[in-house]
Amino acid sequence: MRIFVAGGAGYIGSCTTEYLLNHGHEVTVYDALLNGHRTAVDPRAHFIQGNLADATTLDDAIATAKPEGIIHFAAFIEVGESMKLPGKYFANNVGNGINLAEAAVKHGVRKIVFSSTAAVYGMPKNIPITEAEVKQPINAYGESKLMFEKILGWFHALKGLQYTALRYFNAAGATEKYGEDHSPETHLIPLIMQAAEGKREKISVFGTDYDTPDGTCIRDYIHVLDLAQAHLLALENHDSGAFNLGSGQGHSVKAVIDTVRAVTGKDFKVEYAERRPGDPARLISDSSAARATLGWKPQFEDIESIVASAWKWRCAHPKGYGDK
Ligand SMILES: NC(=O)c1ccc[n+]([C@@H]2O[C@H](COP(=O)([O-])OP(=O)(O)OC[C@H]3O[C@@H](n4cnc5c(N)ncnc54)[C@H](O)[C@@H]3O)[C@@H](O)[C@H]2O)c1
Ligand SMILES: O=c1ccn([C@@H]2O[C@H](COP(=O)(O)OP(=O)(O)O[C@H]3O[C@H](CO)[C@H](O)[C@H](O)[C@H]3O)[C@@H](O)[C@H]2O)c(=O)[nH]1
Repeated sequence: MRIFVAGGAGYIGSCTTEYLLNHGHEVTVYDALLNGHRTAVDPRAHFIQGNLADATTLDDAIATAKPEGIIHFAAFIEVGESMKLPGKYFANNVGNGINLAEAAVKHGVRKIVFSSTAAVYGMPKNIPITEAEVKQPINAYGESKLMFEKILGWFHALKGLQYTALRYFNAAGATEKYGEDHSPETHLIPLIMQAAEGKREKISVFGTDYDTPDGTCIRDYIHVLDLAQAHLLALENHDSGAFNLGSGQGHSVKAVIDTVRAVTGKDFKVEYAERRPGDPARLISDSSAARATLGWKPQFEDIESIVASAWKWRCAHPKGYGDK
């Protein structure tokens, strides 16, 4: 397939691009490098530096690439920032995404696969979470993703554009070549690793009084290569709809810290801090629909191997991509 990857210079996009190329597909990456890294783009891919906001450049890029499928990773991703700058999130994650859907329709692209998030569920009542759970985001980031899912539903109904929204839980891990290098970093596993590397004085645990066995929040960490696999399966599938993607295992913040200690063999300071506003106590995925319908088979079953892959990448890339 010829595949157009918007946001392919970012963390999940770079790993997915490599995965698609390894499976014999032709990839064009379109990224404005607002947050990603040029050197995170596999040299076998064709790279176009462009912003989704620039509808003309985007239109030209899709006309030239003639993709059969589009994967749409390009978005702003920080929950905290979305509560301070909601307009920035709705403009990019919703408004600019519409340019991509319009271009897809104009150029006869069959399908778009969209990066959605567990944040569409807000504070879910039922754990594990199925796709039928009530969707009531509690932050502007999650709302922007839910809005774009709905917009894709309308493009499907009115223009015949097929779509799959993939609601990732917590993406983690790395491939040999590509990994997570966000600036600023807000995600738990890379932050703990910074503490293990001595690049940060300590790791703060946000809240120890949640209704969970050890009082800290529980999340479902899913390896980035397992996410990559799901994107290809979704492109090959001709139906439209949304799927959760998670391992189905919950790990508390304390348990993740212990895992990083065990994997790295390093000790570091841990501080018990206040809750971070807007954090649900527990997010665990029921991903049986993706397994049954897409034939998705995650390969990384335990948190140790996910953390180990991230640590291996960091040891090989001590400065990350080194450009920011
Ligand atoms: N990381 C997670 O745990 C997680 C969880 C759920 C969903 N997601 C979603 O997955 C996607 C990828 O996440 P990530 O962690 O790789 O993020 P990332 O920030 O590393 O990558 C996003 C990429 O999109 C690019 N981009 C953003 N806006 C753009 C625009 N208007 N035009 C062109 N390029 C633009 C950025 O430059 C960056 O390279 C995002 O849509 C995110 O919301 C991520
Ligand atoms: O320094 C830190 C950072 C995080 N945490 C805790 O670790 C857990 C995981 O936090 P992350 O920030 O790594 O991830 P989130 O679960 O908040 O959010 C992630 O997953 C969501 C979906 O579940 C969204 O998609 C979002 O984009 C993505 O960042 C949370 O309980 C958080 O409070 C800490 O204790 N200390």
